[in-house]
Formats: sequence, structure tokens, C-alpha cells
Amino acid sequence: MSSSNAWYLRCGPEDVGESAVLVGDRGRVLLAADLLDDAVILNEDRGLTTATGYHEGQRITVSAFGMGAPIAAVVMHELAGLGVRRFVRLGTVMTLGETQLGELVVAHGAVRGESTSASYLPVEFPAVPDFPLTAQLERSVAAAGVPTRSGIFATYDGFYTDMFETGFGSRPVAERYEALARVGVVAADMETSALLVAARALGVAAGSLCLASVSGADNSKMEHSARVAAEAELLRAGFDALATSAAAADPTPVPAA
Ligand SMILES: O=P(O)(O)O[C@H]1O[C@H](CO)[C@@H](O)[C@H]1O
Ligand SMILES: O=c1cc[nH]c(=O)[nH]1
Repeated sequence: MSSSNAWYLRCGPEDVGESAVLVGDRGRVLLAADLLDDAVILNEDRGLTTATGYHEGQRITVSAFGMGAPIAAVVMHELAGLGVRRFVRLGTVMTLGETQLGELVVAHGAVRGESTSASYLPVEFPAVPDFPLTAQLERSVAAAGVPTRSGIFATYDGFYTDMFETGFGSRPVAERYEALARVGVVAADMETSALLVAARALGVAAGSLCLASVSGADNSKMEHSARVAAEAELLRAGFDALATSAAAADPTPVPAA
């Protein structure tokens, strides 16, 4: 490892690819390491498990941040500092509107209901993904043949205040979700808008592709085995999009490690 290690990720520029996947659950990094070629686990400090491997000859780093926008932005910021140029968030979301459990959902933008993005750019700035990377995500999901949908996400900080009706939020959740669904919001999560804005500030490309795993209408969840299978599809589609985008940006074949 190099002497220019990132503060929390504790790895250096030579340890990461130009493409990265950001996941919440560290178990998804271990699943990703199984799906990638020649994967190496780099770090498990603070649960920020990070691995680098290859997909279609392209080097891809996968990092887990746990939950929430502040730490997701820390991980993106450190990876960008190490030289990562394109990011895809591969996570889970809650359904809004017509979105069905089990669908893979591509973000065309996100409502900035979290606070982290304002530390990067003022609230007037839109949370929008990189458009070529997003178009590639849509092609990769379509090629995988899994049910898919694209639309606007809404991102929040408060799991038990903004996303679930517990009586502690400042506004009824169902009322807000219905208003958002009426104007085309298809999913809610806790990181997408922060990552899209941070990426614009950091000068890197970012997109978000997530599995709709929890219903925003009644809080029902996908059954465990179906969810595990769908998460593998999610990772494969994300890897395919990143590898295709990397190959288009630099047509020189990358030798395996
Ligand atoms: O599936 P991951 O990537 O963890 O993402 C989602 O799951 C967590 C909440 O259950 C939040 O981090 C949310 O955005
Ligand atoms: O309930 C959920 C499910 C996925 N993602 C979230 O942020 N919340």
C-alpha cells in the first residue's frame, strides 16, 4: 500500500480502479468480490469494507459505507482523491408511486431531502446524475432482462422520521410520499442525492441504480432469497455499465492483474 493512503479507507491510488461501486451493506461487497475476477479485500476498518477486482478486464473498486449520506460522501470523496473517475451507487430503495418490489430503478435525479449535499453545493444546484453513465446503466439493466424503471429519487437523512411513520417526523410520511409520487418520484433512499451533488462538486461522474426492496405504501419487504438473487443481478448490471463506460473512455485493453 502507498504512503498516500486515504484517511478512512486506508488504501492508496494503486489499490483502486478508475470505476467504483458504492454500497451500503458490507455484505454486498463480499458478494461483489465473489462476482468480480481476482478480487482483493483492501480494508475492513469501521465497516468501510473495500475490495478491488476486475469485470470484463476493467478494474472496479467496491466500497461499503454503511448507511446515510454523510459517510457515503466521505467514501466517495476519498475514492475520488485516489483517482476514481466514475461511480455507481448500487443499493436498495423504498418504492414510491407505481414502483413494484423487485424492480431495479435508475435515478434520473433526486430530491435533496438530506443535509450532506449542501456542504458541497448550494441547495439551488440540482442533484442530477452523469447522463452517459445513466444511459449505460439503463442499457445494462435492459440487457439483463430484469424488471426496471427510471425516474426521480427522494433522499432523506431520517430513517425513522422521514421514511417510516413512527410519529416522530415533522410531517406525515404518507402525505409527503403521495405528493412526491404525483410529480414522478419513484423511489426513496438515504444517499443518492448527496452522492450526485458531491460527484458534481468533485468533478467525477456518478449514477444510481437501486433495487426496490421495501414498499413505501405498507413497509412490506422482498422475501430474503428473492432479494439476495436480485442484489446479484443489481451488481452484475452495475459492473457491466461501469466496464462498458470505462472501455468507451479508454479503448486500450486493461490486462488482468
Ligand atoms: O441498500 P443500501 O445501499 O444500504 O441503501 C439503503 O438501505 C439503507 C436503509 O435501509 C440506507 O442506506 C438506504 O439508502
Ligand atoms: O426502507 C428502506 C429500504 C431501502 N432503502 C431505504 O432507504 N429505506
